[in-house]
Amino acid sequence: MLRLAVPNKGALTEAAQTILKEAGYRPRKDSKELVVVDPENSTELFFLRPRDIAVYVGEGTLDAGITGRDMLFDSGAPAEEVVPLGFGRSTFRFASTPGAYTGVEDLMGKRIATSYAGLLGKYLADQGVDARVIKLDGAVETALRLGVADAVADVVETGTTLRNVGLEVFGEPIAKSEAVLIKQVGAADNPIFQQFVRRLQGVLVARDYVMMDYDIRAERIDEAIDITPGMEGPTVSPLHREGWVAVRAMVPRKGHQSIMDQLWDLGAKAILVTDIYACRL
Ligand SMILES: Nc1ncnc2c1ncn2[C@@H]1O[C@H](COP(=O)(O)OP(=O)(O)OP(=O)(O)O)[C@@H](O)[C@H]1O
Ligand SMILES: O=P(O)(O)OC[C@H]1O[C@H](OP(=O)(O)OP(=O)(O)O)[C@H](O)[C@@H]1O
Ligand SMILES: [Mg+2]
Repeated sequence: MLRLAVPNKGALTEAAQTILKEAGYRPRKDSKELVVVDPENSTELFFLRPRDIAVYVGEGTLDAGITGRDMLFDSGAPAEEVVPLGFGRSTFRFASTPGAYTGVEDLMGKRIATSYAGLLGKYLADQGVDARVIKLDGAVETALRLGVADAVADVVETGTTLRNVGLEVFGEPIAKSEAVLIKQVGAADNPIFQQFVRRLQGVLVARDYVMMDYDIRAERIDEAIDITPGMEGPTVSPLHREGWVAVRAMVPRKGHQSIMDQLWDLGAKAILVTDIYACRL
């Protein structure tokens, strides 16, 4: 059995459910379900707070989990990132009243409110800044208005939350985060876990790539392959038309229109792009 920790609440919950479903795992029926047993995939899914997931995985109670990179660092648990999952992207930044500070060096002796005390503490130590960390559970932005802190360090995605309370980010980003698959440091890979990783990687590739098909004159094939080299090398098949071949290759979704333009300029015809639903490379 693979024992897997999945966020039960917060910003990662929905996207984590989606990626697991696309990878063929049983979704939970409602948000109250705490454990889902998926015998077909020899997996048990435990729905836990994202903040606690690195702790369970670090202790070895659970084999793997999905959480934020920032939460993994913050926990200090002996768990490590295996695959970045491409969702839940955010930065972790300082903010305060506009113009109050310009960088971390201005925070010497100040009070900084955060719900990521571990991550912030390590950063301040690295920067050689001696400041007081005020640990709060959430809604950190309000700490300034209530006079508990001089600055905050918090998760920023669009910046809307900070703007709404009249705060402004300053200094370099403390960290960049996204959802990650984690496992215990040094834990032996078992075959079910390796299969799980391959499935997730398959979903990520299917999201990032499209399949491109086109016909091209045989004498231009080398130039065409330079444009669409594919993952392992493109498939080139004969076409029932003298002097022409058909090509099939995976290309990055981002920029596929420009690839089509380049192929068109080479004289390619019938250029088709289709979504990849799932893959295993
Ligand atoms: N608005 C957001 N956009 C993208 N990622 C986010 C956003 N808010 C939080 N995250 C990320 O989601 C992960 C989980 O944080 P989240 O705030 O959802 O947890 P939570 O359940 O609210 O826990 P807590 O109550 O401790 O804040 C973190 O890695 C964080 O960086
Ligand atoms: O830059 P934005 O797009 O506004 O997103 C960032 C906000 O989202 C999260 O809050 P959440 O809703 O998880 O509340 P919390 O502060 O209680 O954790 C995070 O803590 C920030 O406050
Ligand atoms: Mg939160």
